[in-house]
Amino acid sequence: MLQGKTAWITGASSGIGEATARRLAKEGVNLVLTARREEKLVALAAELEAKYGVAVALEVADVSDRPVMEVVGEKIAERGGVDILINNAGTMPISPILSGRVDEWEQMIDVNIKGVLYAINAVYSGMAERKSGHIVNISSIAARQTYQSAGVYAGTKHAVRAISDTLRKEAIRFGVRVTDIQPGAVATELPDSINHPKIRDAVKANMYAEGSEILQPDDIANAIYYALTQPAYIDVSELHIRPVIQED
Ligand SMILES: NC(=O)C1=CN([C@@H]2O[C@H](COP(=O)(O)OP(=O)(O)OC[C@H]3O[C@@H](n4cnc5c(N)ncnc54)[C@H](OP(=O)(O)O)[C@@H]3O)[C@@H](O)[C@H]2O)C=CC1
Ligand SMILES: N[C@@H](C=O)C(=O)O
Repeated sequence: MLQGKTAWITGASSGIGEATARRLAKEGVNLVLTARREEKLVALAAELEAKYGVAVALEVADVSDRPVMEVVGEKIAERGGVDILINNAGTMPISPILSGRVDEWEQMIDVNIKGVLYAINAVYSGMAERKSGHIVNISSIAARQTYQSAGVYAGTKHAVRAISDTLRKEAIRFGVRVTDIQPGAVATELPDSINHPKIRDAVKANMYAEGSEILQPDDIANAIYYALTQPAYIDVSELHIRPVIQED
């Protein structure tokens, strides 16, 4: 069903993005992979090309860099565009608002909101012209609720959910589908982006508490695959997936 299509995955150097790259390559999807850690992308591309015979292009980029993302968009358009965007790159340096880590607030807004918008902007007009495409934005359980220290992070994810639903409505007439994926706790490098030591330790202790079973990146890759492979008349608008043990 997806064989021969092309997907652009941002944040493909680890976690959910990397797992999704593997999942889609296994289905014969050609890939464009983006992240800042070039060496990780190079290794992943070599592995997927050898294992599955798909074509993998690399666009090493900081998604919050607007001029760079515009150039990536132009390069993608020159190659004929992509069928799928997995808008996944994100960061989570959370802290109490009183700690006033303004640089980190700006980083989350720049990466998690502006980066998502820049990637949409890079591919949406091409999809609209071709009257076909699927944009999958990775927001979070934090798009629906919040918790202490997560004010700005949850704000960015609420924004992604709002952008996704608006885009879905606007894109109907262009035959472009939009899905917002809202994971709960997934075992990835994301907590390493927390610079506040006490908060980082508390988040990790909570995620990896003895006996608790949280989600794996493959679980989210499978959810993305499900959304992408529904019949053309179905839009999986939102998928909210949490580990059984996660109350909120
Ligand atoms: N793990 C979880 O519990 C949950 C995660 N999510 C969301 O899932 C998404 C993926 O995160 P996850 O896989 O967990 O975490 P990871 O930290 O493993 O992956 C984050 C990815 O984003 C990339 N990235 C970060 N900043 C930038 C940037 N400025 N420019 C380009 N790429 C960037 C990283 O690559 P590099 O550093 O090489 O640039 C990496 O590939 C995020 O949007 C996150 O908010 C949502 C809910 C729960
Ligand atoms: N793990 C976090 C990601 O967004 C969360 O559960 O809020």
